[in-house]
Amino acid sequence: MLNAYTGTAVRAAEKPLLDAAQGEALMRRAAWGLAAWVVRELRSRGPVAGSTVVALVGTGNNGGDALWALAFLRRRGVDAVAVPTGERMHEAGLDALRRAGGRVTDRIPDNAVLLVDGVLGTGARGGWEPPRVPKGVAVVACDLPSGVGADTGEVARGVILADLTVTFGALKTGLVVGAGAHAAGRVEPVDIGLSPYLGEPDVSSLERDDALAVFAPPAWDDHKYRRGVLGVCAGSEQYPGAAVLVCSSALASGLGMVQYAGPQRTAGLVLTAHPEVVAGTGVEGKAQAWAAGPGLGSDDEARSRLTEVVEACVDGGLPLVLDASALGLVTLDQLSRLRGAGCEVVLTPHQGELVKLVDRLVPHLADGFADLAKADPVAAARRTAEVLAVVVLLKGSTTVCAAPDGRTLVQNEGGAELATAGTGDCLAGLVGSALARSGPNGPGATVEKAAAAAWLHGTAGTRAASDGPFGASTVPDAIRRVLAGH
Ligand SMILES: NC(=O)C1=CN([C@@H]2O[C@H](COP(=O)(O)OP(=O)(O)OC[C@H]3O[C@@H](n4cnc5c(N)ncnc54)[C@H](O)[C@@H]3O)[C@@H](O)[C@H]2O)[C@@H](O)CC1
Ligand SMILES: Nc1ncnc2c1ncn2[C@@H]1O[C@H](COP(=O)(O)OP(=O)(O)O)[C@@H](O)[C@H]1O
Repeated sequence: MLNAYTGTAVRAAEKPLLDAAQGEALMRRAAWGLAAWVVRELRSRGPVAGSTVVALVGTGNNGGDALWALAFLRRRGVDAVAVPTGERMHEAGLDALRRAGGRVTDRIPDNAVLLVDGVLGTGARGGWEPPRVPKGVAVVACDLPSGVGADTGEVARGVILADLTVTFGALKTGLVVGAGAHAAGRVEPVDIGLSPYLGEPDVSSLERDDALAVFAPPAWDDHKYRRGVLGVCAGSEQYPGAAVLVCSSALASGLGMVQYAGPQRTAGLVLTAHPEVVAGTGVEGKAQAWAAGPGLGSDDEARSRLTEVVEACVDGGLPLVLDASALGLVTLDQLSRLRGAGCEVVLTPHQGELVKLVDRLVPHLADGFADLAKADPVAAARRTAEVLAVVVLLKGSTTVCAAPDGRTLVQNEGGAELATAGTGDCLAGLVGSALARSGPNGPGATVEKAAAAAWLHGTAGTRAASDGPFGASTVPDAIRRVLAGH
């Protein structure tokens, strides 16, 4: 599990050390770590000694880190060049650079091979005007790319995309969410001794082993009903394929059984693809969790199919994931009855669906919510999870999984190749599978099961993309390959 903290929390953790006059020691530790990573980057591209490294240096402590790092690099024989972006530079850092034999110029030298972005860190307010960065120059961001909001991942004007971000004290939320995560490139944390002062993380991310624990292979004595039975209520005359995608993904994740409830033609398609699915028109059967919504449509039939599933879940206290069409159909009363029955409930909207859901079900949050969802997806998912008292999995380049108590997991596996029709249906099948496999009393919080599904889905997306462009029907096979360790 990786933990990330807001910039505000990291600054608060620094406070006792700064009060104890440890500021310069912290900065030197941070800069030493940054310099070490720069050396590694240089080595992977050519010689270290003699190469020109330029740092864009802002007026605050972020610039101070960059100056100290240049001073350390100068001692390794690097031609270390500072380019100030403001009226002043961190005094001690500048002294250190001068003493080490580094230089200050007003433009990026043509022979620079690597650029350190040390303009703005956690103290940034808004954007800035970056100089033109010559092509082919590696970019290493100091703490975070200048202009990335450390608390939200919102990106202001002027951000230079980094190949690597070396971040100090702890991962910042802004480096693992949305545009900030994209701008940061690879992220390497450097320990500067803040751990004892950091409280609870703002957000966390599941790693491979955490996610695979949810999708673990069966125990030697498992039988099909112990491995999980997922009920699927998806697909319609208009969107029959959704039913197949949900079932295929669920089966690929290794369940005891998939039960399908839907119209005959759609059931026929599902059975042609997967004869092992148990299909019927109603919800009767042995489902231990339900996935409802993909391709259901919005007519009366869709509404009554969803109602039937909700009632089955309320009756049996069963977990339920609601996706796509179901997000436009479910009522506040149904959600409250599901909660009352102790059901685990996960809603899986993308940004547009979340805004509509809030408009319809939580009108008092609707004002400005669309802007919030864009700028701060973590806050948007959290607020919705809290008021509806369910887990919200918000889809996008970052998948945000928020629990009603505020616990939030963010997953960045998978790239834009997943932005293709039907992949959301596959994800719904995986969330359903995670819920069915463990049951309401099984190990792991609901929000972790949702995040594990997002991890598997994203990782399968990356796996599928490595073989070229793909459509959603390729995802289930990639899921199997990820689980098989290929
Ligand atoms: N405080 C500490 O003990 C440590 C801080 N560290 C570094 O310090 C950074 C935070 O330092 P600061 O609090 O000085 O803040 P920053 O260096 O992030 O930025 C603040 C400076 O930039 C100016 N500024 C803010 N927004 C601007 C904009 N849009 N355009 C132009 N100028 C702008 C401010 O007026 C101020 O001078 C961290 O990100 C990290 O790099 C590290 O040295 C580790 C230890
Ligand atoms: N730019 C992106 N980078 C990574 N993943 C993405 C990106 N865009 C979309 N995705 C993922 O693709 C899936 C799309 O789901 P959804 O929007 O429901 O599509 P559909 O309804 O067509 O199935 C989600 O899991 C989402 O997180």
